[in-house]
Amino acid sequence: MITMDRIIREGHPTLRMKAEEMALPLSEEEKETARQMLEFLKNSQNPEIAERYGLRPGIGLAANQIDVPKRMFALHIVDEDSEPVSFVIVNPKIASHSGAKAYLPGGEGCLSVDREVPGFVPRYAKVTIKGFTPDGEPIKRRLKGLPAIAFQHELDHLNGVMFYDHIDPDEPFRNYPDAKPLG
Ligand SMILES: OCN(O)CCCc1ccccc1
Ligand code: NI
Repeated sequence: MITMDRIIREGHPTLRMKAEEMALPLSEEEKETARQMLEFLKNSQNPEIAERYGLRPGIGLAANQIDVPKRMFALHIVDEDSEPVSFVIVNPKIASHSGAKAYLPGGEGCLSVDREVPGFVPRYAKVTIKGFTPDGEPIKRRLKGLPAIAFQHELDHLNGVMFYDHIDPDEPFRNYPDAKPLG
């Protein structure tokens, strides 16, 4: 199982690498990695397991974060009032997006960042996403709310982008007229 020691932290070069497209269907080894990534998220959201293994709760995990610069990530958001999201997506893309933006009023965090970085992270409010399952089946889905935010946070990781790259250094909590706080 994946535990926190597998998750690389700021300063590790793989976090700033653009991950490589993957050939489909994934190899057995790559499928096992994908399965372990989703299992990590479920474990991290289970208080007993998280406590036992010292897991920081996470709603997403990108392959870069376990030092695998390949284009896949897992999302597991099931207690959200919006639609439940639990999948691994390979070669993910944003096919289209709203003009409207949104941000989490409390800002964002990251399992690869062991510090608070305060500030609003403006993202698209709604996204239509495309990609593939580890078995090579097509995925096409519309996301809004926290799932949409999380999808963009993970896709950023595959492009070597960290959430705080989007925070205005001069005015971290500046007003974004075209963006609404989520919630
Ligand atoms: O890359 C995943 N990760 O570092 C875990 C936290 C993910 C996340 C946190 C806040 C808003 C959106 C997504
Ligand atoms: Ni992250």
